[in-house]
Amino acid sequence: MNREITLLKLGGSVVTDKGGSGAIDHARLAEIAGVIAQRPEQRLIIVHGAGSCGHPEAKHYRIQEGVGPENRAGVAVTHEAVAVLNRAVVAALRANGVDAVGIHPLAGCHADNGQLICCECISITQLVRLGITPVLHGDVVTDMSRGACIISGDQIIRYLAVALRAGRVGLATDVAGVLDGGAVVPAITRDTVRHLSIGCSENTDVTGGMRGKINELLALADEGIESHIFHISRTADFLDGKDHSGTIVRR
Ligand SMILES: Nc1ncnc2c1ncn2[C@@H]1O[C@H](COP(=O)(O)OP(=O)(O)OP(=O)(O)O)[C@@H](O)[C@H]1O
Ligand SMILES: C=C(C)CCOP(=O)(O)O
Repeated sequence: MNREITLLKLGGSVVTDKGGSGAIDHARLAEIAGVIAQRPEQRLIIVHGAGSCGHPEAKHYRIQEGVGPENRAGVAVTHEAVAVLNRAVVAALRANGVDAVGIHPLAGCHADNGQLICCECISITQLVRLGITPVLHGDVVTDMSRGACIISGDQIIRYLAVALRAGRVGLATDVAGVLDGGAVVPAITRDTVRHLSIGCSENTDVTGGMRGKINELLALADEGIESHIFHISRTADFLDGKDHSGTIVRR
């Protein structure tokens, strides 16, 4: 049996209506939870994005420009928006029989100039050993130079993948992979990415959309860990180690 840790990011674009405001897609969550519940042998850590539960709040309070007395109210508002989504993700998993528990990065992670520099991992590893699925998320965290900042779920994925030497890293989103002229690019490296046009998200996104994701995953590839981007409907294929028709980011 493969006992390596698998990291799965559920994009905010698939667990919320990213164009809406705070709209959680409960039907989609139930579907994903069903797929995960059918694979109890996996040692899984889930990280989800914020979608419309956090990005609009972070933008409204200008969290990425730094936090001081004038906008500090945005820390609680933004965190609560994404914490509500986290509770919905955990509830969907638990309703399907997955022993999932929510973990808020605000409590155990710290950044400097927008970059995640430390994250409490001992408890996460121990939960996985117990057969429990930790569910983290992009969040507002304290920042040494900015007071506080937003770190994406993609940054957390990168950090955990390196810290825990994850065996497999997958990011499920609302597109089939990284697209070039409408077609999926099967593999990306630092060399080939220069020829591609990769943008942000069409919706409110303070963490850089697909461009931000690729930057994190290329940094992960530099550490020798490859990652997979695929459409949410191919999550079962990724978890089973089958072809997901998406993009592999590698060194
Ligand atoms: N070359 C590209 N290939 C694929 N998607 C792209 C490209 N350029 C820009 N995008 C946009 O990136 C979006 C996916 O990134 P996004 O950050 O929204 O994903 P997510 O991880 O699901 O969401 P979140 O960041 O809220 O967790 C796509 O919906 C698309 O609009
Ligand atoms: C906006 C917040 C709170 C987190 C952003 O995480 P992401 O959706 O993974 O980019």
